[in-house]
Amino acid sequence: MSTDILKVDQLSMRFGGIKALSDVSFSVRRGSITALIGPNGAGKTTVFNCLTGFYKATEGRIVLHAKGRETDIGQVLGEAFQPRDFLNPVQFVSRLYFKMFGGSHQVNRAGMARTFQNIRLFKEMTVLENLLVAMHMQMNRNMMSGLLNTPGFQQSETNGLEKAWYWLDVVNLAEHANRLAGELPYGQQRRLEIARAMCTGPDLVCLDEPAAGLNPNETVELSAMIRQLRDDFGVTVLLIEHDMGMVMNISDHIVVLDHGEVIASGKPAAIRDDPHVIGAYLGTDEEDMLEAAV
Ligand SMILES: Nc1ncnc2c1ncn2[C@@H]1O[C@H](COP(=O)(O)OP(=O)(O)OP(=O)(O)O)[C@@H](O)[C@H]1O
Repeated sequence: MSTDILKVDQLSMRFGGIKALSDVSFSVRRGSITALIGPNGAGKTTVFNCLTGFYKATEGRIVLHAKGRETDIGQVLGEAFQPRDFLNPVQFVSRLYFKMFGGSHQVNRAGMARTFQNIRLFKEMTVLENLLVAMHMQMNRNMMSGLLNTPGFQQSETNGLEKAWYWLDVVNLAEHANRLAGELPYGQQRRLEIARAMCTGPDLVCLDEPAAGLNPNETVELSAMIRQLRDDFGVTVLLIEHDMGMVMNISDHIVVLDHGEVIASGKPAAIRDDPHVIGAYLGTDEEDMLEAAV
């Protein structure tokens, strides 16, 4: 298996006349915490949306090496037929399958999960139910098994519940299991989103601004939790974050975007002193944050 869990090659994304991403290339090393940073509007969330299948990239290739196999993200989202497919039946059937059944759920099955900048929990469901929904695809969904309540069906439910309680313990939310998700304070909702992503069993988890809206103590706790994902659970973390102190503190590697292009990538110490990065942040409110992290 490749040492890189994710390879992004010359990714471009256009929205009508706006080119949000231009030839973005970077890799994420397996077992690392990698941060994607940049000023507002640099294209970070667009990269996440392309990686996780919420957008189909206009150009470029994204390859995930997870769950012991290589997945071409563009392919599992359903690509247009090519003339050569009609000469290659296997390729034709594969293309047809992903045209019919492809989508972001296939990216999740391939081993990548995400959280959102604006928290997207099922607010009218309990904390525990939010996690059970995330595991729906892994559980026994056979209608007859459900009607007859077979031992296999019961075992599947037990496994799902055990996994949900396990992750609630990890993110320190077990005592809130039966509360409605929408009633939780903001910091706990962020942790619940991470637990929900982890319940799908990803090798790579993409966290979109996990520290947004958290107080300094909660940010410290969150940093410890992200390190725990890497160190204790062997999960690779890719995160977008504006809190430069946190980014410099926990990242093994940083990729910097500006105006939809990668302007730097490297270790935190090198990024902090990079004149292109300092230039990109000049004139933005985040310049102060970058200075604070020095
Ligand atoms: N669905 C969309 N339709 C049109 N333009 C979009 C869409 N999504 C993003 N953009 C544009 O793409 C550019 C990059 O936006 P994006 O949200 O990826 O930046 P960002 O780096 O995540 O910003 P922030 O740090 O503020 O969240 C912006 O100009 C934005 O307006």
